[in-house]
Amino acid sequence: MNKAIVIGASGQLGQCLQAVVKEKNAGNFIFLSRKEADIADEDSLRSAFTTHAPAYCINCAAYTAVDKAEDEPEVSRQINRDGVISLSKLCREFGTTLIHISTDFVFSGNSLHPLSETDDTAPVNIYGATKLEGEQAIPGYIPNYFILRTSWLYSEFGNNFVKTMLRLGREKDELRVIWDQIGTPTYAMDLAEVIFHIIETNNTAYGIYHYSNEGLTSWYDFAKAIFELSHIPVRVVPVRTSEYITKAKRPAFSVLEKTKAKQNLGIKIPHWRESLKTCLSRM
Ligand SMILES: NC(=O)C1=CN([C@@H]2O[C@H](COP(=O)(O)OP(=O)(O)OC[C@H]3O[C@@H](n4cnc5c(N)ncnc54)[C@H](OP(=O)(O)O)[C@@H]3O)[C@@H](O)[C@H]2O)C=CC1
Ligand SMILES: Cc1cn([C@H]2C[C@H](O)[C@@H](COP(=O)(O)OP(=O)(O)O[C@H]3O[C@@H](C)C(=O)[C@@H](O)[C@H]3O)O2)c(=O)[nH]c1=O
Repeated sequence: MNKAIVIGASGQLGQCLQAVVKEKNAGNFIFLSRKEADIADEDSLRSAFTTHAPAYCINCAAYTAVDKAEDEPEVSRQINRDGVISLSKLCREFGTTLIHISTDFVFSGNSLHPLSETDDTAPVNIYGATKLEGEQAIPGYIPNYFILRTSWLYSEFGNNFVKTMLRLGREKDELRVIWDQIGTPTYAMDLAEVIFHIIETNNTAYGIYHYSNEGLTSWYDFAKAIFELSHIPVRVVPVRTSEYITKAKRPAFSVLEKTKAKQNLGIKIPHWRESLKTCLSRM
């Protein structure tokens, strides 16, 4: 397999990729944590590219604290936009293909239909805005990129909604969870498999792709499913967004349409309930 470096390797998706590569016993993946490759430091990135001369660079690094980003727009932008620009420049210099991960939060949430890659973007928070700025910069530097927009990532690794629910569900008698935000959860192991598949098959159908699990749900129904499958008897109260105050606004509807990914990448996508079962059984 062609050599790939992974930036942000100690995050949730980075750890999933490590698990997939280990399970497949595949060589040629170099996993770099922030200490080994700081996306906010061009010299540090250059040193990684010079050492490894990779065919692929997978960018799993990001500023993902959605509420905190509202108070730290500069830091968020430095990582989600400027860091991506630095990576794109190095990819151009080294002839490297960039696989970059983006988010459903580039959309406003006002759509009435599942969002396709060509639908208008209009982020409603700083995290989404800086992620969009990062994606938009890439084509200015290189033609050989995959931008994979995904949503509601969870897994046995890192911090995510499933792990938060399991913790709170065991600590509390009752939880209030938003029912009027609709989207699709994505098992980060499934996304890691897709990234691996793109490299393994030497796919050159570059561009933006949407990838989440199949189906759709609300955070409320997702929480209910987590508790039912885990046999946790906590009471879950559905609340409106207006009754659950958060610093950052979130899109009300961000279901991603995945026809392009299925056709061009040659993948089958599991339903979110199936993947949730798989994840919980591995925890
Ligand atoms: N989580 C989600 O629900 C969703 C995530 N995404 C996107 O998917 C991608 C992966 O997300 P996920 O794995 O969940 O996020 P995590 O927050 O788990 O991981 C992000 C990683 O980025 C690293 N990082 C932050 N700043 C730097 C830096 N300056 N240099 C190098 N590394 C840095 C962090 O390092 P450290 O551990 O040292 O802090 C962390 O390991 C991101 O692009 C995210 O925007 C898209 C949709 C949903
Ligand atoms: C903990 C909790 C959250 N919620 C709501 C708040 C929010 O609308 C939703 C999810 O909350 P979280 O803070 O876990 O997740 P959040 O940070 O909003 O998740 C987002 O992260 C970024 C990185 C993305 O790119 C998005 O796709 C999305 O996954 O659930 C409740 O209603 N009740 C609760 O007890």
